[in-house]
Amino acid sequence: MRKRFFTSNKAASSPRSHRKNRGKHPSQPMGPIRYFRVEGLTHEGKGVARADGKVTFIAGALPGEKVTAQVVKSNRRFDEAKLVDIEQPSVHRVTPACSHYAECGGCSFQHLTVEQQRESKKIWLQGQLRKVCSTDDIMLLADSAMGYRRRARLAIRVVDEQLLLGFRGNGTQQIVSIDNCIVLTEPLQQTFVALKSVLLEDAVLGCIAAKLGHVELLEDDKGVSVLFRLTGNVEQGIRTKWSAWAEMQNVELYWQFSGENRANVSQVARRQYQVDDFALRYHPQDFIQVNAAMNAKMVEQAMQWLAPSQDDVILDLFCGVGNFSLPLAKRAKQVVGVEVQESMVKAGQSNAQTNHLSNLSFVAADLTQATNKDITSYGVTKVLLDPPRAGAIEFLPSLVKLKPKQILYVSCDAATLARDAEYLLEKRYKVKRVAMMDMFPQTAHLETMLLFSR
Ligand SMILES: C[S@@+](CC[C@H](N)C(=O)[O-])C[C@H]1O[C@@H](n2cnc3c(N)ncnc32)[C@H](O)[C@@H]1O
Ligand code: SF4
Repeated sequence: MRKRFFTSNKAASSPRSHRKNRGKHPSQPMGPIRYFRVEGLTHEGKGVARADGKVTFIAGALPGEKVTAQVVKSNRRFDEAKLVDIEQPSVHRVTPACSHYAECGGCSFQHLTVEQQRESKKIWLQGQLRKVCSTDDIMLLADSAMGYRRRARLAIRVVDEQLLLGFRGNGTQQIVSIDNCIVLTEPLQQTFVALKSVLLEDAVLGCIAAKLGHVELLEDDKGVSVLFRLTGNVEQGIRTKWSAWAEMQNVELYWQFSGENRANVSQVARRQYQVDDFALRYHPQDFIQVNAAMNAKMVEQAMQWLAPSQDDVILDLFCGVGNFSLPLAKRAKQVVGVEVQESMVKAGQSNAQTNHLSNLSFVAADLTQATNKDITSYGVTKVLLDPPRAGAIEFLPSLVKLKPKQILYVSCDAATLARDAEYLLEKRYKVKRVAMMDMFPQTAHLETMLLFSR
């Protein structure tokens, strides 16, 4: 057996636990251990209880449970407590499938059945959208609860000759070194294990670990790719050896050198994924939806709800490389995609061309600006928008001036969606449909789709 170049930090990990005992605050004085009856669940997976009229958040506790916990942090309005024991477990409690769950910040709900995760997400979403819909109005779109993630950014560091490769811990910047991650797609899991083993055991290949800022794994129609983001120089000889490793593993290897904004990737080596009838090309660091199966369902649902026809001129705002734009253009008279990143606008244009969609064009524009005359001159009938977490409040006044009949809002942040929905309701739009899309099972994240019409 070859000499191990680094040691893994396995010993530093706490033993596998059925609880998620997070939120340690060693500098805070500990309160007494006391009983709690857990009444609710935050969207981050913390149990909500009351003690002496004060709200207490208990990481890892579930609604309906009787637990003992110790207050570790006290604020004026609420306390945070560490779960000590579960006296009466919830019927929805399950043993987390991942051995890193107790420490890793990547997942928040593995101790809850997936059905109940979805129910909890729906309830939480309705709480955010209370002016918009009831829980019964919320349709659920869901797919596999594990092995769904086609993209991951791995944190890496070498500390005292110990290799840390994994994700940040919950609420900390510390890297939790992992042996595998079961929410990744099967091919990404295989690549992760092979990569970690070579970094640990091969003195030549492993020597780049200390010069890596992070590692990105990606899987799509072209297979798996690994992107190394370098923070220091790596000799050509070592890079050649890594290329040989990549060939042997049947993965594409990309390098992002220190000082570069992103990896220099030729057109030929670009990535590709399938949506609807289309193959979309993109740079490995462009945005794509991380859950391929859910993306297919989301796009299909969006087409059903927005029902594009040959009379429609549709704006696809925050369009990326054309994930919704191409399926829309297949059905509508004309589609214009708007995106701030020039590189993605170019990718979108090229995707329209190679898929023979002459009714689809792309515009580079920053949609945090209140107006944009290029966009307002199209005679728009419908709009689809899919902004980042910050939402689209700056652009909404310009959007409503276009007077679209229908607006389909896809959101990854329910709080900004609620704010933006209120604005649209004030402008006499009505909510016709709501979907909660479980795009990121086991985690605190969810995606929402709202159809407005006037
Ligand atoms: C959630 S992604 C959605 C992309 C695309 N709809 C998809 O499904 O793949 C949000 C997109 O908005 C773009 N974006 C972020 N800020 C923007 C802005 N101020 N103006 C226009 N586009 C922006 C991002 O580059 C990203 O492509
Ligand atoms: S993100 Fe991966 S490693 Fe972390 S808890 Fe979830 S499945 Fe485990």
